[in-house]
Amino acid sequence: MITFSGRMILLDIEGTVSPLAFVHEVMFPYARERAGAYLAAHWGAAVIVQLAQDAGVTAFATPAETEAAVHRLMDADAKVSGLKQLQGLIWEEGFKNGELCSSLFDDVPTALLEWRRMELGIRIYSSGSVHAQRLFFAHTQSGDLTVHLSGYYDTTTGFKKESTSYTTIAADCGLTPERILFVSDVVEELNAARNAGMLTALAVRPGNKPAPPNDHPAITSLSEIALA
Ligand SMILES: CSCCC(=O)C(=O)COP(=O)(O)O
Ligand SMILES: [Mg+2]
Repeated sequence: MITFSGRMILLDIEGTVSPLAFVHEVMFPYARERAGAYLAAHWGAAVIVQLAQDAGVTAFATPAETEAAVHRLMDADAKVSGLKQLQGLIWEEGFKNGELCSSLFDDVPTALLEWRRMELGIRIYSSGSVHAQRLFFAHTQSGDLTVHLSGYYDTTTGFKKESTSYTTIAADCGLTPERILFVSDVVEELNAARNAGMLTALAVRPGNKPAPPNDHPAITSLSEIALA
């Protein structure tokens, strides 16, 4: 159990509120299988310019070449903005037609409800695009949870392993970093947040990779965050 007396909780998605397996075995394959068709149907869209930047090339000549680059970026689990934008655009269709429904750990909906009742701010910081994050929380097994959330950040704010990203987020929240608790399953992200002055908690969830040695307080459920 950890005690928090600040004003804002900043949550990671994969490995913190949602099982790693859901993101890697359902969401990522869904986008991968449909990337080729999406690129062919939206050839010339702005996201293709961003994908070229992610892949380190000036431009792509064909949808097939772009698809191959997308698959390479996905194989590397690259947390880059163009790929994340593309995935969000493809997931949009799946969430809207009911093929995708977000899987959350059981404690998450209750914690969001309770924290909002206590007038605590709740924001998300994930590598998934803000568009994807909104869709993700609007289509969960517990219904639309976006009502609980007051902000979303993705890699366009900065990379999650860089402390300047957390400084920027705190400024955007209008809070000093010490009043924000960041919860994530990735120790490098927690280190970066703490270097920026935020409080931290390590999410230890079924299916997560074992964390390297660290001194972040560990929780196995969001219910272990006690509000002072
Ligand atoms: C909107 S859910 C998809 C999350 C995602 O694309 C991803 O890469 C997971 O990264 P996170 O920062 O949430 O661990
Ligand atoms: Mg994570």
